[in-house]
Parts: sequence; structure tokens; C-alpha cells
Amino acid sequence: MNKDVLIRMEDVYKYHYTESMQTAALNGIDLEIKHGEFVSIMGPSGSGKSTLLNVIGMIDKMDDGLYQFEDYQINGLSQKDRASIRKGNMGFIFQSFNLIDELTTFENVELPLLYLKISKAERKERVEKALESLEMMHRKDHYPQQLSGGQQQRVAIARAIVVRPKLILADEPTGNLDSKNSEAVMNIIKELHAAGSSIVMVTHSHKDAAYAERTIQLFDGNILENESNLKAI
Ligand SMILES: Nc1ncnc2c1ncn2[C@@H]1O[C@H](COP(=O)(O)OP(=O)(O)OP(=O)(O)O)[C@@H](O)[C@H]1O
Repeated sequence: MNKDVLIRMEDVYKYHYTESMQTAALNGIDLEIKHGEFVSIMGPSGSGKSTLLNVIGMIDKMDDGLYQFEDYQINGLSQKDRASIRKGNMGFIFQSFNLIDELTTFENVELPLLYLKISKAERKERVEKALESLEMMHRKDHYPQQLSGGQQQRVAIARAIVVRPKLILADEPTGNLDSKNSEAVMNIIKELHAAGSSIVMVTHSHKDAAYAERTIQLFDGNILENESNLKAI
């Protein structure tokens, strides 16, 4: 595969099932994302945005089509292999922060490094660096409930970047934040992009989408439009 290309999807289908019906949440997606790109995904409720992000992030398994992440052919891999590629290459940021209530700020950020079996000394160094870059070191022993929403999202971003991921996947990262915190979070994401990270972000906000270089519009599990945002910058 061309070295510039991080992700290539061809004719990707993903179905969700309930007792009475089958929904094609992704209905033949073709997509290419290059290293270092910042792409936003927009579209009406139920159009398949979160499903696409979860398939890209290998949380959900696709049902048909081709998915290549760098040199890995993802379709056909076992869940264990997909998890191992995900843990080494991807960081996630969610609307609801998804921090573990029983763990401190430091421990939440350290968690992905434990999965990667990184030594204690290196874990300490990397967690502190991530927390410092997000100005959260002074809250390293706090638990999530003792933090504001904006602070919780900054911890979640520290947790996403501590693995030094090639790709950051964000699902409505400002969905639970007020406008001031939303802007702060979007500026952090913008800086991560400027520092070289590839970013794919689902959003309902045109303001947030304008931070990306390109916006993909989804409708009924299909890509409707693939537009450059450069004119908006
Ligand atoms: N676990 C599930 N079981 C059954 N159907 C599902 C499941 N998850 C999603 N769906 C269906 O798949 C379609 C796509 O859902 P998805 O969550 O990807 O949409 P979305 O664009 O992210 O929506 P929203 O903006 O409301 O979060 C929807 O029609 C939804 O009802």
C-alpha cells in the first residue's frame, strides 16, 4: 500500500441486528485516510457515524468489504490480533469521557501502558508528560468525580495520547462540554494534529468540524459527500 495511506476501506458493510430486523449501519463505505490527516465525520442521527468510528477503531467487526490499516489487512483477523493492533496504534476520546471511577487521574492515564507491558519507570515518565501537556498534573491523585467535565475530558485525552498513537479517534469529544471547554478541547486536538497525529472525529458541531481538513458526510450508512474544509480556514 502507498506509504502515505493510513486507512483504506473498500465496500465496507456492517449490520446491526435486533430480534425483528437487520440494519445496515454501514452500507458500502469506500474511504481513504492519509497519515497526518484530520477528518471529521458528520451526518444525521442514525446515519452510521459511531459505527464507522468503531469499525475504524476495530472495536466493532465489519461484516463485509476490505479494511487495511497501514500494512495490516484487518478483515479476517481474530479479535485478539485486532485488539493488539488497536492498543499499539490508536487512542480513543469519547463524549462521556469513559474514565474509570475507581482509578485516579494518574492511574486512568497509566492503564493503556499497563496493557502494553511498559515498565514502571517509563510509565511514570510518560503519564507525567501527558498530564503536564494537558495541564492536569496538579490533579493527578483526584478521582474522576472530583474533576470538572472539562478536566475529565483532558484526562481522557491524556489517556488517548499516552500510547503515542498513530491515530486518534474522537466520538463527539465536546458533546458534554460547555462552549469554553469545547473550544479548549478542540484547540488541544488541533495541537495534536499539528504535532503529526492523524485524527478522525465524529461531531454534530459545524464549528468543531471546521477544525478538520476534510469532512465526510454520512447518510444511511453511505458517504454522501467528501468535502475539503480548506476554504473554511
Ligand atoms: N447495537 C445495535 N443494535 C441494533 N441497531 C443498532 C445498534 N447500534 C446502532 N444501531 C443502528 O445502526 C444505525 C447507525 O447507528 P450509529 O450509532 O452508528 O449512528 P450515528 O450516526 O452515530 O447516530 P447518533 O448521531 O445518533 O449517535 C442506526 O440506525 C442504529 O439504530
